Amino acid sequence: MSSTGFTSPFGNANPFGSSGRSESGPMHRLVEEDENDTITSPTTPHFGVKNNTAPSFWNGFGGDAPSDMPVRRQPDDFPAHYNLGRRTSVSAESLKPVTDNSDNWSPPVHPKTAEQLERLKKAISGNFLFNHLEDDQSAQVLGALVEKPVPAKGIKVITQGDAGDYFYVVEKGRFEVYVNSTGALQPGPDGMGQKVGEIAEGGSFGELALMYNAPRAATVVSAEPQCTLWALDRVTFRRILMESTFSRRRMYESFLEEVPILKTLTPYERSKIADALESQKYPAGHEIILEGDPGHSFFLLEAGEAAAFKRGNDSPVKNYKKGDFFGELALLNDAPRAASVISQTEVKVARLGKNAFQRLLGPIESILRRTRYVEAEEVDPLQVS
Ligand SMILES: Nc1ncnc2c1ncn2[C@@H]1O[C@@H]2COP(=O)(O)O[C@H]2[C@H]1O
Repeated sequence: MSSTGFTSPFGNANPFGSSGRSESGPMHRLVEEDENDTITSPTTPHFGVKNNTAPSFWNGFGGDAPSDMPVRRQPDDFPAHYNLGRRTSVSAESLKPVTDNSDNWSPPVHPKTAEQLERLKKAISGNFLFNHLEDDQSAQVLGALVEKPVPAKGIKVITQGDAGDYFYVVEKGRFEVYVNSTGALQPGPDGMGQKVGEIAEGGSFGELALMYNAPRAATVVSAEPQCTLWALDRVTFRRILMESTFSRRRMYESFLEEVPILKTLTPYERSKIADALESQKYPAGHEIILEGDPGHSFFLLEAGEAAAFKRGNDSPVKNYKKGDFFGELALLNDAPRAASVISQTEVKVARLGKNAFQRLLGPIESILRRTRYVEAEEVDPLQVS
């Protein structure tokens, strides 16, 4: 029990760490296997699988390093026993697809009340990482998630440099993300480093260390007094959620890097956009956006050509090629669609819903607003870009 009065309802299985270790805790369900997916830092622009010749990656980091890694002392500025005694060494789990049941793995089942289940379903409903699950996978994940109340502001749920143990979904409250350029939390008042982002209700964090077997890339701290998280253990995350998250991020990674409007975002911010995108193909002549309609989506053109038209004018007011965007005005201004956008060839578009647009493209709102649009009557067909 904590000397601060905060008692983990989950005993030693508390994913924020505890002073003891239980053999029955979820961490001990890990399958011991060879580490064969050494990685680069997940927050560098070209993260991905590398050969096993980069020992410097582990230097100065905690995380899933070989077992001789140092265990960092906890700083004094958070409730006692939070994050203490974290697992500091694990081997990689199997990356076999979930459908392969030959190793008899089954996810942990944490019983829930009807009220908890309802809150949990609502919390994950807006999270894109859960959108692509089959029904049985969804049921397994719902069973494996554990409720974690975070009773105070300023609690470090994740410490940069630590080993990754849980993935978190935010049901209630807000969390701040800090990165120290040394790669790990440092002592002292500025030890968390620079604030790089916030995670709101419905958002999630803690996937990077689990996906890449890397140390925690950031420190994540509660920003409000009464927050609620749902935690998913590492193995269930890797077995059920990781494959689709990986493949979506990979699929969009190089495309998003080449989209001019997204150039100022960090690789991590682009990966969150990748999680939220839905691709769609249309034949030539398809009305992707209809002038006057309410706006629900923002679009990036992945392939082909499209053009914008104003009613009563046969010439386009704007032409689009690969990497261009459209559909931002109605969302930025809460106004009806200002023009129709029609595919000129077969196209592939990546669609971002309104909520994701507001949440993920907030940092570049001023850049999005810079686009100049001509009115139909000013259009010189030879000048339209
Ligand atoms: N800019 C960022 N850089 C790194 N991690 C971030 C950033 N913003 C949010 N995060 C989250 O913070 C988490 C810290 O733990 P992980 O490295 O497992 O996963 C990280 C991400 O989920």
